Amino acid sequence: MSGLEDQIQELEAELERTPYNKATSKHIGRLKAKIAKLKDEAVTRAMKASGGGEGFSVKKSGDATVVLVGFPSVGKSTLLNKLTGTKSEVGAYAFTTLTVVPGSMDYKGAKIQILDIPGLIAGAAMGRGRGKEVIGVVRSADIIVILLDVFNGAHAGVLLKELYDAGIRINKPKPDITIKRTSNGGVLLHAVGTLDLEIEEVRSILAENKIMNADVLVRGGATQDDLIDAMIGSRVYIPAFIAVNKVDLVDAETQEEIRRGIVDEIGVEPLMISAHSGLHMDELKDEVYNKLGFMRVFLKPQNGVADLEEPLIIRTGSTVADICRKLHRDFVSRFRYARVWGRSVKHPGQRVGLPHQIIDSDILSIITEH
Ligand SMILES: Nc1nc2c(ncn2[C@@H]2O[C@H](COP(=O)(O)OP(=O)(O)OP(=O)(O)O)[C@@H](O)[C@H]2O)c(=O)[nH]1
Ligand SMILES: [K+]
Ligand SMILES: [Mg+2]
Repeated sequence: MSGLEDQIQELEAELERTPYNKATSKHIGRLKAKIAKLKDEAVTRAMKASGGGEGFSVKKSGDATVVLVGFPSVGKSTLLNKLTGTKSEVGAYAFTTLTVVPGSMDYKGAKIQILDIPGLIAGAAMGRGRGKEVIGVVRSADIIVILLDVFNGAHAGVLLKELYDAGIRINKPKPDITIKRTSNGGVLLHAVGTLDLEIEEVRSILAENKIMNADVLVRGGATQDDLIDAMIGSRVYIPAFIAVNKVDLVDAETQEEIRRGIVDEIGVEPLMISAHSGLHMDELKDEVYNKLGFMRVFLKPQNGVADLEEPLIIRTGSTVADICRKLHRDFVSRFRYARVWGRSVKHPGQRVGLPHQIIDSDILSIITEH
């Protein structure tokens, strides 16, 4: 074990021993910032370490990318094959899959790319077991399916910690925090809305990064961890859900025990599935689809009628520019204006530009130069 990891473990043990109260909050903030800095250093070091990235660069395709994350042999490849008809190798031994295997699933008009990756192991964030490459793929996901099986349901927390250490924040919007360094005047804190963070905590956290002068602006609340994340940077915020596979192997009572164990441990309701028997596959697809957030837009040729039969499926929050890109690679550069009918505009047929945000069921007409 490297010196860095020893230091991290010692600090984590101290953090665990320290009760949280008003008197210790400053100290706790400093400990957490120290740990985060060391982890970031360890991860950066691991990511830089040489090691072939072969087979790990998969081009994103379709409307969104789902990554299947789990310990070895929980059934990631079996699930990919079931959902997409791909033939990723399945085996009763760990590390059957050694590269990224892509598949594509059509669901309710959306084309969803699914990536099967090698099993993650404890220490992956620090580069163990090709962790560098595997984590890199996970960080690029639009949504993560955390796959456990009935034999390791109790390890949900270990997997989540690994993702956390790799800078992946799950089911959490990015906190609205700006840290602007200044040349003097110390650390000043401006909060919009209520903030449960004392200026002394902010100062001791920033001091760990040698930031002595800064304007810190927080909108909508933040915890110590949020502030540390904003200070260190390189965090990704990705929606995820948990599925427990191989439930065909245990009786209903054991299933219920596992389900409850996960809810107790991490407060999340898992989906109980069987990639073999196909149990709850539609529920899993729905969960992916809903979490990704899709909507429909109807296209109308400039002087024709809208095609109300076949909507275009796009991610919620898409702009006219996003839609142009999806339709044709020249549409953005040839774009003149668009007309929209529906809930995103005040007047039917209103003229809008590329940044305009579309709402579900809008009708859109794009006018381009020839
Ligand atoms: N009974 C049962 N077995 C399953 C199920 N899904 C997968 N398996 C078995 O579990 C073993 C591992 O499956 P894989 O799909 O190779 O698992 P993986 O997570 O891709 O494994 P690695 O690539 O090695 O990390 C195989 O023997 C599968 O047949 C399931 O739903 N039920
Ligand atoms: K396997
Ligand atoms: Mg596999």
